[in-house]
Amino acid sequence: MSVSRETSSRLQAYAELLRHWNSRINLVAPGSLSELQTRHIDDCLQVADLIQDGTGHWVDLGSGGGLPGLVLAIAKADTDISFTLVESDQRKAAFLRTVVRELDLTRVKVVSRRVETLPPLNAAHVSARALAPLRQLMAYLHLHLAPTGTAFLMKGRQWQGEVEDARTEWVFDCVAHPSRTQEGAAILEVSGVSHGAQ
Ligand SMILES: C[S@@+](CC[C@H](N)C(=O)[O-])C[C@H]1O[C@@H](n2cnc3c(N)ncnc32)[C@H](O)[C@@H]1O
Repeated sequence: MSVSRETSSRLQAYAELLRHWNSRINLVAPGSLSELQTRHIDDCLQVADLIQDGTGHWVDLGSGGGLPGLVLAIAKADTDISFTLVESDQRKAAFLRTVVRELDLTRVKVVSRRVETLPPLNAAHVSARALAPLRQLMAYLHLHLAPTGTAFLMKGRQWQGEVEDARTEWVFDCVAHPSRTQEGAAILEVSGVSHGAQ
């Protein structure tokens, strides 16, 4: 994704904060810090490329160090999308709030609660990366994604097996976008989630 100068400088500021905090909190695996741009930020920018509309409420589940939630909020700062980042770990939530404040991301809210304890968020869009197996994520989508909403779930090489497993319990539409940053990985665009017949 080609980004504006303003987005690029905000992403750089975010990367600096993440590097700084990562010495105290494990926001990303320390061994992957040298590839922060390619392995983490560019990976998440792929989701920004898939966003069609510039409005609505976007919920990122299990944001951790802000991947992809903060990257999307930065890349889409010039739109009307409002973001909620859900992260149960208080220290990680403190990091997310620091980035939101320092980068003046006015449309971003951080909620430090467990996904399953929140009242339904009725989100137009939901994202998640490295949070849970797809079958478990479906329960989260069933709870928080609006009936007409779309989710973007970043999955590794095992995504096909996860889709098969999730289909034993859930009915959903799924379009797999091959990852440009990790061979065999995919971004699953999921909609129409309902319980399957038991
Ligand atoms: C493996 S990390 C991935 C973080 C980030 N999405 C990424 O790709 O780097 C999973 C994150 O989800 C958070 N988490 C796990 N279960 C959660 C839950 N039920 N509700 C909210 N956050 C949760 C953890 O604290 C952790 O920060």
